[in-house]
Amino acid sequence: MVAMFLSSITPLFENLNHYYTNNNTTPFLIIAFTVISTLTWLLFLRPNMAHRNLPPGPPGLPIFGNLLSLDPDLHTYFLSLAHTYGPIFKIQLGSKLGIVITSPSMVREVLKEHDSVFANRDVPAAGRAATYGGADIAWAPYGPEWRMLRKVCVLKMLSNNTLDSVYELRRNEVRKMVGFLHDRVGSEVNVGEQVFLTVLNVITEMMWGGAVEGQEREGLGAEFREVVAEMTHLLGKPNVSDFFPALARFDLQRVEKQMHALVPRFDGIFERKIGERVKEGNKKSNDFLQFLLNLREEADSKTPLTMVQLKALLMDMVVGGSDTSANTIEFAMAEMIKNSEVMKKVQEELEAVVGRDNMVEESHIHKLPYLCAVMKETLRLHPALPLLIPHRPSETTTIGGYTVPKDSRVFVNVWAIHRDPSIWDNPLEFDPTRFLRDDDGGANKWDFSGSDFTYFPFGSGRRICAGIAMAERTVLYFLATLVHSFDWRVIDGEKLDISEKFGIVLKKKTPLVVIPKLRLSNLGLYK
Ligand code: HEM
Repeated sequence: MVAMFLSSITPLFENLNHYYTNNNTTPFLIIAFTVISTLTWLLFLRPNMAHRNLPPGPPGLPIFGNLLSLDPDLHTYFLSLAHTYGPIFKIQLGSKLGIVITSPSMVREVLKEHDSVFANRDVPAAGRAATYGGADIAWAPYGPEWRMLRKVCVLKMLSNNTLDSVYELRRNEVRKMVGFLHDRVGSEVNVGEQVFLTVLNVITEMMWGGAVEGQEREGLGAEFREVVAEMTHLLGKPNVSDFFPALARFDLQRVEKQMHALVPRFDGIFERKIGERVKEGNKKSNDFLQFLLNLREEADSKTPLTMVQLKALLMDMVVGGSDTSANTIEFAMAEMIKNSEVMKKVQEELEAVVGRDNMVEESHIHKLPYLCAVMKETLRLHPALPLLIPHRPSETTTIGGYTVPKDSRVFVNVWAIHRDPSIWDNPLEFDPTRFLRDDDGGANKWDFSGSDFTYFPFGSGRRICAGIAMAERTVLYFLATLVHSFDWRVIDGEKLDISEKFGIVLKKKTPLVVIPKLRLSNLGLYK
């Protein structure tokens, strides 16, 4: 505990020291802040909190609350606290009150019965820095601008109609990935990296008709993946600026600074693409960027789209759409390689529907119920956003009989609900058949609509994921192709590690590096 305390505050003081030396500010200000905050907490906040029928929670220290005992793997840490304090508990994060919910009935209260109250976000400093001040869908406050942004994306880029119309793009990119893997048969392949690059290419093709090709493929794939991974890491990292908004301007952990260094990697590309398109003056392109540029010119729009919002939307698609889908595919591949009987069943299903002398097409997918169950089971055990994106109530509300104050940060632990033994038989087992059984309505009961609060990997209610249709197609089509075209084995002497690393987006702790072997009867299909 003492070591944890020291290691928690050491970087804080290192950063303060950096601040003094660079800004010539006296330590007096910081000491004064600490004394005033302590007195405020003791005299005003603490007595108030005691009277408000807040949920139970672990005892905390003055000022810091529970910050110093926070475990970086928040999803497992919150589950362990739920075992002690129950399905709704509070956690004091500096001056910010966190409320953690781990029961389906209370999630229903939050995301269904009081959905409009909880449809706001508590934008972290890293989120603001990543999205031009929180101008995107994920962080925009619930209101007309958010509605407009979401409508634009869902109708024009993420709808089933649009996705049907750009199938050829997905097909081309997936075939390129197959060609790339074909050239590496018998050698080690980092599956997540290749899948990530292919997903990113599909997204950028849909946005402005451009992809990463040939020689660039290996290098740039790894580089972009690192940038997105670092961004999602910073978005999930506990940050003093969020817990003590009064200290935000000091950016003590330099989270904002790091995010500001990453954003130009994509912003540079956005600026270049927008500049080229405006210069061309060709308004006929059929992609998302052109649609957004045309929309900007519509003078009668009630909620006009600004250039900042336009770029923030592009950022949402790149960051929100790539890592989530790619990590889900990587987890599913790892689970199938580890559970060879599951892999065998998926391959048998593919053989019956597609055959070995053919390539998978997206039109085959609806005939592959077992593969769909594999995707569902992967998202049950490894939901891409284990705590969703934290919600913020715009009014004080009663949940489970307890007060949830206005502006608190509400974490919904979907990861823990998906592993709850009172809901799932053998919850830690990877068993896709649980989604196929008819006895308890399993085949139809659990879908991605967010209507069942025992299974909701895409969230629920107004803030449900905007990209479900695209995620479903991407994950299923990629998985079907990867296991139909290749057999996969682990490197000799290595054990497949399935453990997770927490972040706003969950990822595998160690990358899945495995060896592909050809499976199709006709080698020409790989070209
Ligand atoms: C397997 C893949 C994916 C999973 C599991 C997933 C899951 C989620 C979840 C849990 C949320 C938060 C819901 C909440 O806070 O209540 C979310 C939000 C969001 N997702 Fe996804 N997602 C995936 C893929 C995608 C893709 C492909 C896109 C777009 C290209 C996308 C775009 C978004 C956006 C824009 C939001 C913010 C919605 C809002 O705040 O209104 N996601 N997603």
